[in-house]
Amino acid sequence: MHSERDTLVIPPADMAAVDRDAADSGISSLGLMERAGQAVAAAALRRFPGALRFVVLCGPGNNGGDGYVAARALSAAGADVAVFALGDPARLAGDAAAMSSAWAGAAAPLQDFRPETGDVVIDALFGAGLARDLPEAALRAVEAVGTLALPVVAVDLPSGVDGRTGAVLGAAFKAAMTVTFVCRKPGHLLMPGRSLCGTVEVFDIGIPARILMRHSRHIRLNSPAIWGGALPAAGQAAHKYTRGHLAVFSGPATATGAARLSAAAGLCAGAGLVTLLSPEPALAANAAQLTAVMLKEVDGEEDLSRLLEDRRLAAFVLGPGFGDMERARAYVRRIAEAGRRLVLDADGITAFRDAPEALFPLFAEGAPRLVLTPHDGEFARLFPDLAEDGTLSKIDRAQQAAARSHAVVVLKGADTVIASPDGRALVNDNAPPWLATAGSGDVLAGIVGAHLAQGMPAFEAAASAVWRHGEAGRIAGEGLTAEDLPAAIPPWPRP
Ligand SMILES: NC(=O)C1=CN([C@@H]2O[C@H](COP(=O)(O)OP(=O)(O)OC[C@H]3O[C@@H](n4cnc5c(N)ncnc54)[C@H](O)[C@@H]3O)[C@@H](O)[C@H]2O)[C@H](O)CC1
Ligand SMILES: [K+]
Repeated sequence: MHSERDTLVIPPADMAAVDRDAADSGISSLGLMERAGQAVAAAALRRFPGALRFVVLCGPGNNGGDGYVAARALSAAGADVAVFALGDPARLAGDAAAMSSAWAGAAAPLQDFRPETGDVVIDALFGAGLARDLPEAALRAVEAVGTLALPVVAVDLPSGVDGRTGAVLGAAFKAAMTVTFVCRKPGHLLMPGRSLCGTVEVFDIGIPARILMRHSRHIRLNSPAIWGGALPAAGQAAHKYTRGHLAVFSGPATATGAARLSAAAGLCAGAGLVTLLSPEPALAANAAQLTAVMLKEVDGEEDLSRLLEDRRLAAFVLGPGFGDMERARAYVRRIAEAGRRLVLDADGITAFRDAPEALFPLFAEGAPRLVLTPHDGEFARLFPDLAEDGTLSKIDRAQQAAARSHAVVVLKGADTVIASPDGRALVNDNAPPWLATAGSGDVLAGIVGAHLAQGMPAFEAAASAVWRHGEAGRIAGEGLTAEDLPAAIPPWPRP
């Protein structure tokens, strides 16, 4: 399991502040660079012991400085090393200049680099400081290395990946492995950056935790280390009502499957009781396919109000296959007024596309009790300005949406981000690609609902649901369908 420090995610601008603080507290920046470059060399030798030649591509900043250290270390280990530099090494400054001088070998211009089969490329062109599209010579190197499919070890980040957003600036190396320092950066976790990093190794170069914590803005990798302290109580004394009662709204007779998936997932995720609330015309279809999940007719606001008198109904899932937009809005209002907790997904989100401002105040009081689970398209319906703003990272978008909506926002994708109105954000990384299948989102909504019903705080409920959903996908394996997922939901990772 990760320690809390392992979960830190710090954007490049804040990393620069970390570096400044470290220097101010007397830590040698040259020493940091030495350890960084040594770590890269060690990782490259370990991963590619059969390399015929290590080609170290060094850029004009400190990323290049790390590259010169790695070149020296690889050479000292007896490897064949060639260095190619972007820009004139004589114009390097500070630590990078010192490390370039300490490299005893030659440094040819990057333009002269001709990749050969058997090469392993150490990409030290750009890291945290990449500010715009890769320059021409770097683009050509990316293309040439890609043509021969040479293995790449990226220093800090694959050059071309924006460390803040994960976006590709012009083009980027596709690395087999990325050696980064201190902690992960958003670009290692957000797509498409994540898919270009290969395996990511985080190396501690000796910056103390107290300095890191000062600059870590509540962004973390989603992990049991984050929410393990908020798990529902376990034990034999647990009664089905103390394990929470979840209600899931069914769609019309022609669209009942999605809600049943949510309900089944809710039960498997630990809700003590799950009731499917069905309009009359869909009762028969639902009844024919339910066993442990209970069924109740709810045919309008009156029925729902009566139901809400039962205080044990703690949490609701509304949206999967729901269909009726007007009724969705009315139900959401009732649930909000009754002080209950709600997962709003799919059609439940779309129902507020023309009037998101009618949704957000409903849940503004007190601790968050609304969880929104949009994919990108649904997100754009509620937050069109945030969706269109190309300067924002996925983390920024989710954080701003959560603050605006007073909801925990689960912005789904291969790199799902979970954000809380208080500014905390988590990036998830355990979902296998085959989890993106029809009905997968319905299952996720049901797991979140089950966690809410069991009394977990909304942020922890949502984050742990995303994690268990990812694990379920891994356990069910490639070729899974959404029906396989509920039974594959793993038990809580209790220490
Ligand atoms: N604490 C740590 O994590 C440490 C990290 N180290 C390494 O330092 C780099 C960051 O170094 P920095 O000098 O800030 O940035 P870069 O080397 O990535 O490059 C910046 C350099 O390049 C110029 N520039 C930016 N974009 C472009 C472009 N598209 N075309 C041309 N030139 C560009 C920019 O103006 C700068 O001059 C980090 O990634 C680690 O690898 C330290 O070694 C140890 C401490
Ligand atoms: K790099």
